Amino acid sequence: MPKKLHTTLVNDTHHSGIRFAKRTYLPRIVGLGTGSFCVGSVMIEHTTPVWLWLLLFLNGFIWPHIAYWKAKRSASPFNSEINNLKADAIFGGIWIAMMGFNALPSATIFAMMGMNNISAGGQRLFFRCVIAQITVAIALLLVADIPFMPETTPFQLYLCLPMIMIYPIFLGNVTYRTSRKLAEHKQAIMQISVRDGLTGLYNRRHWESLLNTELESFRRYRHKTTLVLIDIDHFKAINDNYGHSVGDQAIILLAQELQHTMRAADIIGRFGGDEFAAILPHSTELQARRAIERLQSRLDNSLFPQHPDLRIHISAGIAECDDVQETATHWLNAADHALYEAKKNGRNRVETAS
Ligand SMILES: Nc1nc2c(ncn2[C@@H]2O[C@H](COP(=O)(O)OP(=O)(O)OP(=O)(O)O)[C@@H](O)[C@H]2O)c(=O)[nH]1
Repeated sequence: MPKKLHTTLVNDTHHSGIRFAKRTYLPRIVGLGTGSFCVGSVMIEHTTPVWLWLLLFLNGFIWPHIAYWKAKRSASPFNSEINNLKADAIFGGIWIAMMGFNALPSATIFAMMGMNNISAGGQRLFFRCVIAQITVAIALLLVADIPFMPETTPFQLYLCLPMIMIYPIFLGNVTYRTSRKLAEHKQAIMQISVRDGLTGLYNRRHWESLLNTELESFRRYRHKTTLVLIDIDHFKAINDNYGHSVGDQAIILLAQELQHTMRAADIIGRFGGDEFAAILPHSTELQARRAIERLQSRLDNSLFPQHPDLRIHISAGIAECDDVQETATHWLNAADHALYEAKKNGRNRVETAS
């Protein structure tokens, strides 16, 4: 793999790992903060050493910041964040044991962490964390000889309510925002894959797929459909005499004028370089010729502010669809041949496929 591409991919992975840690940061603050009240509601009703209160405070209110800081500084933020989620599960197991498996707070912590893990890492992470949590809880219950106390008092129930009520709404909101962003990215990728970057018209690959669709539609409904190929005359000279950026401006201008001239139903694409193509459904070759003539006169009246002497001239080849064209390639070749004739016959003109 080329070194530059490898560096780019590594950077992308690093950034997406940091974004993952960022997404988990706020839910962890809210989840562990409200979770501390669940655990505290049980601890307060029993004699609890100061160090355990301190541990609860550290886990509930300090650990989320350490976890985020650790992931951000890690060489592999994604793996670091996955380890943080596993650490959350282990802490959860510790608190479930310390509460003697008190039913409501334990179930609340188990369910909220499970929801978080499944949304962050799918079933795999969920099951790994569940196993870690249950193992730690049972081991601690046995080793530390903690009594089994599943009954929940009304006071403990009330202190579990903040976590039960706030955390799912919060996590739901984070998940919604993430899926919105994914949908936006998908939309952007779709645009990039079908559009030409300079003009915003369809790119060649997508345009050709639409050409196939139009050919099929012609065969089924027999409505007149005409294909036009357009090429700027002496474009190389524009680049050479005025510079590449003026060349680009000329391409953009032609794209804009094409959009103004053609109908909304016409399918316009940039073939690459200074070549454009348009499919005109429900149009005869005569109507296509009139459209190109309108385009030529618009271009004659288009000025480049910094180069008032510069005008763009185009040549075009037209091919109306008929039964001779067996495939889209045949149809395209017919228009290409007509364009070649237009160039050969002196440029700045339109020729029709015979
Ligand atoms: N500015 C600019 N130039 C491009 C772009 N893509 C291709 N070109 C240039 O466009 C020129 C294409 O020229 P041709 O179509 O081969 O020839 P021409 O000068 O237009 O001559 P005729 O088509 O025979 O009239 C080449 O010099 C390419 O380098 C682009 O995106 N921007």
